[in-house]
Amino acid sequence: MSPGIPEDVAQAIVAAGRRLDQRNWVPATAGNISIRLPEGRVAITRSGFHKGQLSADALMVVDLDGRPEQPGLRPSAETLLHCGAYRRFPEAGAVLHGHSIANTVLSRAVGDHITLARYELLKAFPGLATHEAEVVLPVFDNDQDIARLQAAVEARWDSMKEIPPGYVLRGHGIYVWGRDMDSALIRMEALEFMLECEFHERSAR
Ligand SMILES: CSC[C@@H](O)[C@@H](O)C(=O)COP(=O)(O)O
Ligand SMILES: [Zn+2]
Repeated sequence: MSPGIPEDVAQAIVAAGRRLDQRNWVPATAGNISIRLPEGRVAITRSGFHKGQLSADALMVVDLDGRPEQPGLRPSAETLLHCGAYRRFPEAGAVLHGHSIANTVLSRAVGDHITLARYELLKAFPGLATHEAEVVLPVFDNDQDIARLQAAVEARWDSMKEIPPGYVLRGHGIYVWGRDMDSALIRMEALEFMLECEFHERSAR
């Protein structure tokens, strides 16, 4: 057991990793997963582990600025993106990141957003009651400087009236959050389903 991570939290992260892997959304060592703990702490995957084969040893705790609680352990390279979502959205309890083929290919072909409209699954999103709604999913240029990337994400959030619980990094992957792990997984599945539809629709043109 990782120090300071309750067993149910560790199990939820391990199970989420398996579920993402079953969908082929975390190839190689891609993806990262976290759950907010009380008192400004976050349980997150350590860097470089296969997310379909996690154990409690592959998890660790950081604070909301991404500082490790256990010195010597390296948290996910993208920890600051998780922390940014937790800081901005107090209701966020879990964050997921994956690299699907659909989000990777589509994000290389679009500008700074993907509009999802006329999908029944839009109703999986907070406050949306009909397929007639639409979600504008921000797309950011990928950046290996994660602090700079998080600053770009925050600047975009500042400019948006409605912030959807997710965004895409071009040629890289998707970030999604929810009030708990189940909610984050449902949103990720809904988003990935719609992105896959867009992917097929555009390929058929
Ligand atoms: C396999 S390369 C993918 C990484 O660069 C990164 O994008 C990623 O998703 C996983 O990084 P990690 O540090 O394991 O959380
Ligand atoms: Zn990634």
